[in-house]
Amino acid sequence: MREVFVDRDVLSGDDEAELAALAARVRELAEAMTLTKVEPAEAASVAAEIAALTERLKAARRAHPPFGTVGESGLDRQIANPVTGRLNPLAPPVDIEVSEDGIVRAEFTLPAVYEGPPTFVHGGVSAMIMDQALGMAAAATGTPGMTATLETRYRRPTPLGVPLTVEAKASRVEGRKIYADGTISGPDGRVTVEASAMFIAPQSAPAAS
Ligand SMILES: CCCCCCCCCC(=O)SCCNC(=O)CCNC(=O)[C@H](O)C(C)(C)COP(=O)(O)OP(=O)(O)OC[C@H]1O[C@@H](n2cnc3c(N)ncnc32)[C@H](O)[C@@H]1OP(=O)(O)O
Repeated sequence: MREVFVDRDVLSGDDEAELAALAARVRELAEAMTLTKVEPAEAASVAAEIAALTERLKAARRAHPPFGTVGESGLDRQIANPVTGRLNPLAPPVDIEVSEDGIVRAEFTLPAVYEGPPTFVHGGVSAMIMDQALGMAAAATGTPGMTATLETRYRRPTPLGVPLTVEAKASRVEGRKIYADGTISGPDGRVTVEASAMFIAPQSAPAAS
């Protein structure tokens, strides 16, 4: 299945910007849908309009999500990634930066669509964000890998709707194994989630099945 990695459309800046703007509108739609109090008849009417819009997009469907042009770090090509991808309406998105010393950092805010316990972030969502941040920290060593283990320690509830910070850094590389640690913190600076992961650099491009 190597072709799933090489046979991708690579978008120009303009194409990417327009699709990112569309994804942002779909994110707003999801949030509005989650919180709406409209009556059933109005919900049905809106559903019919959205179905028509979905058909318009499906009229020009790709086999796989596109890639962006290679960025400075080479880490930001997956523009439809579910954590960082500006083209993925399921992504918050978390705009992760990697510093020259390998520290991964992002500030982000999670709206109500990510609710787990009332008013707090779903633990699986926190784990997904940690997986991405830790994976990028691992890749910053020069040896990107697949997540082999991911341990999350939920120290206190992570609040929705306020600025959060994710930070991660690789601690060591042992052969094909890369170890990384990170945290999510609330606006008061207190850590809500700690995570540690081990990534393994595949010997060849991973198969999809
Ligand atoms: C590039 C931009 C940044 C991208 C960021 C991405 C972040 C998101 C990353 C992901 O979410 S990846 C998706 C979730 N992970 C997976 O789907 C991984 C599925 N598993 C695999 O593909 C393979 O099992 C794996 C590549 C992890 C390892 O397969 P290998 O065939 O290379 O391992 P091998 O059997 O040769 O074992 C090598 C060593 O690793 C150890 N090992 C393998 N899998 C392990 C595991 N799961 N846990 C602990 N140890 C493991 C194994 O015991 C052995 O240890 P020793 O060398 O000490 O003997």
